Amino acid sequence: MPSVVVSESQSLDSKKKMKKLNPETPEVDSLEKKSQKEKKSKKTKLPSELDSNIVTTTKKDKKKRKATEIDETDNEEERSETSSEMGDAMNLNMKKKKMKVGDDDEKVENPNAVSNFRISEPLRETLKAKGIESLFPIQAMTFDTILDGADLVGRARTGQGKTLAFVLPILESLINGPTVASRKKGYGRAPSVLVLLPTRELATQVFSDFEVYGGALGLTSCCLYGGSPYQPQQIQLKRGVDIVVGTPGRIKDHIERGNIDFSSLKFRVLDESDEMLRMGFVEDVELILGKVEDANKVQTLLFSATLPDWVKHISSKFLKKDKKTADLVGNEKMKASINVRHIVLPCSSSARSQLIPDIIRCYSSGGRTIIFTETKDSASTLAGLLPGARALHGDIQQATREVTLSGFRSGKFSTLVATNVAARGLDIDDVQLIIQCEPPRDVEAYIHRSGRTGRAGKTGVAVMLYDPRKSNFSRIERESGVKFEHISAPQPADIAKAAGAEAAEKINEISDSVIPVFMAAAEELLSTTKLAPKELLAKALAKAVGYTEIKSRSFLTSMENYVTVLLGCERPIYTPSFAYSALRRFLPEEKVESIKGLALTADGNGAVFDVAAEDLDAFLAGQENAAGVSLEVVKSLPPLQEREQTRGGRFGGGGRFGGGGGRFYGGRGGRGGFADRRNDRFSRGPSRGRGHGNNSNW
Ligand SMILES: Nc1ncnc2c1ncn2[C@@H]1O[C@H](COP(=O)(O)OP(=O)(O)OP(=O)(O)O)[C@@H](O)[C@H]1O
Repeated sequence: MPSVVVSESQSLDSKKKMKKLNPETPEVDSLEKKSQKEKKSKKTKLPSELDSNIVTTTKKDKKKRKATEIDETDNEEERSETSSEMGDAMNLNMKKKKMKVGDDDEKVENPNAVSNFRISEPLRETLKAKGIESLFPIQAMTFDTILDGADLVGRARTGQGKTLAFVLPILESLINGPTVASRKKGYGRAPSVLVLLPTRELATQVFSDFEVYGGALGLTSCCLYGGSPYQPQQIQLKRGVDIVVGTPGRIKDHIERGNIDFSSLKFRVLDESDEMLRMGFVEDVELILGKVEDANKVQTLLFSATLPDWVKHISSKFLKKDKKTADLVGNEKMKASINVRHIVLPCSSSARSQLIPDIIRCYSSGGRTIIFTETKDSASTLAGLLPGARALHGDIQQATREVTLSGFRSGKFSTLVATNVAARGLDIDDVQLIIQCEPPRDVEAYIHRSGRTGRAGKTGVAVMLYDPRKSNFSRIERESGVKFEHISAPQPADIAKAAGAEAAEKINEISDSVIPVFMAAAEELLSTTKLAPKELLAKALAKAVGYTEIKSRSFLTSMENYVTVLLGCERPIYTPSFAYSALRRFLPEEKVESIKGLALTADGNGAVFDVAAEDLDAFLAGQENAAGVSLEVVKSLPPLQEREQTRGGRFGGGGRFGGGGGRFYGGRGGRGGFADRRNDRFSRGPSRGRGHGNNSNW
């Protein structure tokens, strides 16, 4: 449930000040009580709905809202005082802004309009220039809380504007708010704000927001991250800056070199906090945060789209006891972006490079695509196989990483193949499609990767490839709350048909002046062919859109020139080994060995597998020699049994399958080592070791 959680110990005064909170999200509670009690669920409005200048509410809506407030307070006595007070403040606020326009509908001025917040003119103007006239829910919910001095844990789904949620109130506080008097000014000043982020790319992005909005108020910022020279950073720090944005490793290095003084900090922000702690930056973060002279005089803010329980626990180390929580996701089932179409598609690793261009053709709507791989090697390999794609990962030099990212942002190329280094926070315009080459190990990765599209109220598509024999995405589905749409690979014939139709339409746009030039060749063709003119024209269209033959693509592994076949027996098929023995009854061993991706059907009565198109006749003919066994080419993929979560389960002990998919994929040795270790580390919470280096696969 979306919630604003206000600590019990919050003073009445500051509660009163929180009058501009979004009325859609009025729940109030203490962090501690929140963990003790389960709350009822309530729908969050899309930012796009709240972003309009005028929100239309019906009387019914109003009653419902009031009822929800009462419901919540009834359920949680201990927060009734704060809740009703905030409810009253909000009702008052709303009443002032209502204008009657009809019997049933009332138009209400958008309570989240920028003008309703204590945002000064230069900042307002800069927001306007960026097309921002009203605050998104997470920004509206937290603005006053931050400006009035509270520590805060903020959570909202990806792409909902968490960056400005801290940038705006911090800047206002420094210029017009509580910290204006005590913050350092003048040449050589020590920074007032520190923002820590897990990756260099993200640091650069957040820095540019501070530059734009802080710059409008005369505040200076600098960005400190590894892989770039120390000296310019040192010079900036020496001259004095107001805001420092960076990654923990480089900031720690500057502290150790005596370049930076955090003793007079007013704000500390941990953005993508769970990732930073997960990456093993805990010790660095603690060391950096520990450089503040008086922790009571500094405000600490922690933001992310995902806040696993262990992060909430750790936040008690960094944040004050009376911290507030603004949680727009809360107990809601759906944790991933609701603006994204979440799709799964079966595909073997060897078919990826053939399939991905077709997925892009079908789902990218002509926009940008980010493809996520699990390892740096596979990112580089795949980028090499896809025309016009570039790779981004931790082994690529910083300068090249920057060029790649800015080329992608500016549209020089439209397909980026990346590791998790691009999963978090990156806000790139017009990313329409995310492809994940296999299910990630943890649900947070899925949420953040798929959240690179569908941002700021726009829509997008996230396609996750999986190997039905090997991958299990049920945990991701369960924990993210996503109900995946299952599709099969787009068939080359369908794609070619669509491309041909497009080309046919465009033929009329071609100038008649080309006809005389090509006439002789056309006449020659017509006089020498046995084909009808329209057949010839069809061939010409195929050539025009780049097809010389149309291959089929299997439904199971998405491999070209493979066909998916369903095996049925008189008896239920409980194990892959049983299916293999059934095939051996009527097929020679080398044919049985040649099949790909055998998987059991969900009804327990069959198994599907892929056969090379050229072998299909041999398979179909062979079944006549085996009583009680049937083979049939499928027209769509039937529901399949979930692969068991634990390794060495059904497949692991099954003789032929003992290699853990070895036959299918040539073994999993290359990937297993790191992934398993990482999983193990994750399950115990944040690691103790030093950060980025540990993520050797990024
Ligand atoms: N009030 C607003 N009105 C319109 N656009 C906004 C507003 N606030 C932020 N945006 C835009 O929304 C986009 C997403 O914002 P941001 O990157 O802060 O999201 P986020 O919640 O931090 O996402 P993630 O969890 O993926 O990091 C940005 O392009 C930003 O400029």
